[in-house]
Amino acid sequence: MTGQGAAPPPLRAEDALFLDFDGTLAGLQDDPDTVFLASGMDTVLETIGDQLDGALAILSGRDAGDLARRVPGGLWRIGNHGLIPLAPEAKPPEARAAAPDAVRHAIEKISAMFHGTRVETKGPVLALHYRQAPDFAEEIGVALADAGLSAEGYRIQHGKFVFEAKPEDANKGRALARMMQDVPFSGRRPVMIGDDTTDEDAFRTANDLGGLTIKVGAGDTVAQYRLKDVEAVHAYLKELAGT
Ligand SMILES: O=P(O)(O)OC[C@H]1O[C@H](O[C@H]2O[C@H](CO)[C@@H](O)[C@H](O)[C@H]2O)[C@H](O)[C@@H](O)[C@@H]1O
Repeated sequence: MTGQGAAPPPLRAEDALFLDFDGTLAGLQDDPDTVFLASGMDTVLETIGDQLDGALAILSGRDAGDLARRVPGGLWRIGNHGLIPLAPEAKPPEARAAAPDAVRHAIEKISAMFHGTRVETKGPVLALHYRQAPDFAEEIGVALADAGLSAEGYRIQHGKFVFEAKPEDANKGRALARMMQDVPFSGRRPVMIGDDTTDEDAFRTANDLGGLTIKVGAGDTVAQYRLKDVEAVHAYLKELAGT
């Protein structure tokens, strides 16, 4: 049975697997710099990648260079909510587009209004983190909605203790659709595992493509199946890898 709480079935050899990083492969922490894969998970991911003939990608909101420091270089790594795909062994670009000045100034001004928040710059994507100032969530959301960023082609996406200002194309659903058009992903069934709002975009696309979608943790979702937490994701992947 598919449904909001059902455990996912095992993958098939002809699947294409897309994995979110924070909150899915690694637990959330106060400081994003301290988050790494648990011991042994790099081998698990590489093994599954081989089983799927390379059709495994880490699909993350992190900057591609940041992501590349945290997951095996032999895998596909797609950073910046899908804007920057890195093929196996590819190096992150040294330069990438920046957000328009108007967007940057607006986000920095709003962050300065709320003590404890900070801005993370990821090329054209800007994240306003408020994990250290959770009581301001609603006010920050209102300030961002009033900032007129849509005039710059930007939209705000609310994630876990973070508001992300993203151009239209920074979207995991679009990224998944693009990846599914080329080898080694094309012709396979997409499988997406993720925990946050940005992953819901990828769930929608994977569902539309006849894929399998797995939400990690509690909360509303369009995903068909659910795993309880990061540990359950690890157990699921280890079983697939046979380790
Ligand atoms: O798409 P993901 O791989 O899940 O990345 C989403 C965001 O992850 C990071 O922020 C989140 O994780 C942090 C570390 O656990 C946590 O402190 C923060 O509150 C979370 O929002 C990362 O910093 C962002 O750039 C990513 O977009």
